[in-house]
Order: sequence, then structure tokens, then C-alpha cells
Amino acid sequence: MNYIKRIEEEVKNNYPNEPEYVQAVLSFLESIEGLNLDLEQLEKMAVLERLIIPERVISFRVSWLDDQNQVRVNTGYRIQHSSLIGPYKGGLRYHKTVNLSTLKFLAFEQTFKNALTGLLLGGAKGGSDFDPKGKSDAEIMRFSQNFMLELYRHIGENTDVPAGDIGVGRREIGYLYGMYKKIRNESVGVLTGKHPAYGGSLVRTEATGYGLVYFVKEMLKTYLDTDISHKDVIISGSGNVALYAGYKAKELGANVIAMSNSKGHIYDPNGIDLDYIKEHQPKGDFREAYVKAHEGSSYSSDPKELYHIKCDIALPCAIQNELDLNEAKILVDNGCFLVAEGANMPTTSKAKAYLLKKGILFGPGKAANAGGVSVSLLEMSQNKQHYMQTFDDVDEKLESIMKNIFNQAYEQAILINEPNNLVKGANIRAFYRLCEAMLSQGVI
Ligand SMILES: NC(=O)C1=CN([C@@H]2O[C@H](COP(=O)(O)OP(=O)(O)OC[C@H]3O[C@@H](n4cnc5c(N)ncnc54)[C@H](O)[C@@H]3O)[C@@H](O)[C@H]2O)C=CC1
Ligand SMILES: O=C(O)CCC(=O)C(=O)O
Repeated sequence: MNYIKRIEEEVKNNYPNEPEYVQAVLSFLESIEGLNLDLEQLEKMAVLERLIIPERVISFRVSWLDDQNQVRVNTGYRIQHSSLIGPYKGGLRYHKTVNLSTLKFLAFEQTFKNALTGLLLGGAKGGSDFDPKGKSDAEIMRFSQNFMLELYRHIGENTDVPAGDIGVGRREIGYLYGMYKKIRNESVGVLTGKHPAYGGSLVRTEATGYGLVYFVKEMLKTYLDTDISHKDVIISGSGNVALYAGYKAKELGANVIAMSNSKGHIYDPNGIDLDYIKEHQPKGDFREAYVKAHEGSSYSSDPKELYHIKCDIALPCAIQNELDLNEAKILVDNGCFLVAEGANMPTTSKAKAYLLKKGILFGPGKAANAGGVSVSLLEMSQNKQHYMQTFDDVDEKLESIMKNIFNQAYEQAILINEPNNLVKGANIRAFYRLCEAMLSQGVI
């Protein structure tokens, strides 16, 4: 059995309770299977094991007081996956589904994503099974403060710089930052996604969604010599990534006709009213009220039905494994020709294989959604230099980084004679960079 196959078997056998992590690793291993690699040498250096197993897994108890003075307990995590290319970097997620498997897959993906950006960033992810739904602002503050009471020991501006993810936005980053500063008595860029009033970068809020659309722009130009204007776009989710993908797509002339949340989706043939969603989404489920306020719109109570709507472009921007084989088939049957992932691993392995087989242009998350972490790096640089760039400067840099990421994945896809396969292109290009960094740094 060759080295790659052996590692595939080991990963499947060693982590039976971590399906998302196994899924992400196998998807990467599949991408490098056909390469002309010196497997004997890679095996001798245990390169794959060292890329796959996180450098450090931290897990801790978070106790906090709810509004009824009841003590509540959650589990907090930080997976410091790789520091090969820079300080550990990646978001924090507050969501009831958070567990070791979710965060290990996210940290693994983040490591490859960050390598692909060409910037000096290692990979990490963290968070908690704390469910922010229905919690008061004070509860979110107390939870975040208690979370930081443990996390602060493991992070630092040159060590590990967390940011937001699902359930963690500017408000939560503020509470986390305030507590870190209180404990360490220092003002440094230890978190990104901060409010610009105390060191946040302009465009960080918009960056992942905008970056996704810049990536799609490159895909459309390169493969089809067209642009996004007049294309019908559906977007899953209605949070940070989904909203700003929607705004940028609309600005460039697309028709954003449907969006979703965890309860279902809304369809509005007149174009989704993004300002309405931005205002109402943080307060909870907006579907019924939206439909009442917008003539001609309708809603369903199944988020997956979003993918049953006829569209040109689908942008999954919600959560892992939301787009499965059945939905992929419906998208293809309805004439959708481009899928680009704003979320991390939103497409199941079977759905991804089907879309690629059918010749659908597919932008993998570790390339297409790298705009957020890229602007985080710009935030870190601004903090170190104690200055702030204008919105337009950062936005211009973001677009140029996204173009470069696309080109990296595309050039690699051409080199392996599969020009449409950005999944392999992105995985292989990131793998080469990580390998070079690993082999240069000795056995550590
Ligand atoms: N925030 C960032 O900068 C980045 C986020 N991502 C990824 O993008 C995705 C979304 O993250 P954010 O927008 O930051 O989170 P968010 O918390 O702002 O929004 C999440 C959205 O997903 C919706 N949702 C949850 N489960 C759903 C389901 N099963 N079907 C449909 N909608 C569902 C929620 O209702 C909410 O609208 C995640 O996969 C995250 O890892 C990726 C790169 C960077
Ligand atoms: O900005 C960051 O550090 C992380 C963003 C993130 O969590 C992601 O790219 O999935």
C-alpha cells in the first residue's frame, strides 16, 4: 500500500468519531493522489502525518452565570493546527454543534487556506458549544469574558490571533478583546475583526463576502469570458458572509433572488432586500415578516429548498455539509453553472464530485472564502504599525489578493491538466507551500 493510501486508511480508522475532520483530510489526500511525488522521501519525513495531526489541541471548561444567576457550563476549544507559515490564525465559532471534529476540520482547512493566500499565516480554529440563540447581550458578554479567562494563556499577537466565525462577530470580539486587555494589561492586535474605533481594519466585516464575489468574478472572466451582471444568484445563510456576498453581487449587477437561515429560505424574484435582512437577521427568524413586507416573495421551512430554485450561480455561505448530492443534482438540472463556497466545506464530498463531473465551475472554500482571513492579516499589519488604511485601500488589496489566490489555484489546475479543477489546484498549491516550510524547519 502506498504512503497516501496508508494514511487514508489510518485517518479513517483512527478518528471514527470525527467525521467532518476525516472528510476534510480525505478530500485533501484525494487531490494529491495523482501527483508525481517522491512518496518514499515524504514517508521518511512523515510529511502527511505532520500536516494532518494538529500541533496542539486545547480544550477547557467555561463556567458562566446566566441572567437567572444559574451557573452554566460549556466546553471551549482552540485547535492550533499549524504554525509552519506564521502565527496560528483562524476564527472562533459559538454554535451548539461545535465539537472536536468540527473544529479539527475547520483548523485543517484553515491551514491550507492560509497557505494559499501567500501571506504569513498559520492555521487554527476554536470556539465553543455555547449556543448564542436566545441569549441576552449580558449573557454573551459574561460567556465571552469567561471563555477568554482561559484562552488568553494560549494566544498572543505573534503566537495565535483568533477572529470571528459563526456566532462570533464584532460584538463578541469586543468582549473577548476587552477581557484579554484587562488580564494582560497590553493593547495589541491579538484578535482581528475588532471595531475600527480600537484597531479593527475597515473592510474586515465585508471581506469574506466581497472576496467571494471577487473570486467568482475571476472564475467567470477566465472560464466563460463573462461577468456576474444579470446572473441569478442564490445565497445560503443570511449572516456576515452571505450578506456581504449579496451586497457585492448586487453592486456588480447580479440579481440576488434567494437567501436562507437555519429555519428555511426566502425567495424574492424582485431581488432580495439586503438592508431588511441586515436589520432583522440579528433579531431572529425574519422569513415570515419579510414575506409580509415584500410583495411577490415567498418562504419555505426547509433551508435545503433554497437549492431547488432555478439560478445561474449558487453561493453556499452558511455551514458545513449543507449542500448534498440531492441538492447538487437539482442545481444542475435547473441550469446552475457555477457554485462557489463562502462557507467552510458546505458541499458534501458526493455533491462536490457530482458537480465537478458535470462540468459545473466550482470554487472551493479554501480559495473562494479566503478574503476574510486575508484582511485579518492586513488588520494585524496595521495594528503592528499603529496606523489605519482607508476603506478603498483595503478593498483594493482584498481584490488583488483574491485574484492572486484564484491564479494560484488555476495555474496549478492547468499544470495537472485539469484546468477546471480548482479543488485540486488549491489543495496542491497549498500543500507544496506547507511542505517547503516544513522541510526547511527540521523535525519539530
Ligand atoms: N466570518 C468570516 O470571516 C468567515 C466565515 N466563513 C464561513 O462562512 C460561514 C458563515 O459564517 P458567518 O457568516 O461568519 O456566520 P454568521 O453567524 O454571521 O452567519 C451564519 C448564518 O448561517 C445560517 N445558518 C446556520 N445553519 C444553517 C443551515 N443549516 N442552513 C441555512 N442557513 C444556516 C444562520 O442562520 C446565519 O444566517 C461559516 O461556514 C464560516 O466558517 C469562512 C471564512 C471567513
Ligand atoms: O480572519 C480570520 O482569522 C479567520 C477567518 C476564518 O475563520 C475563516 O477563514 O474561516
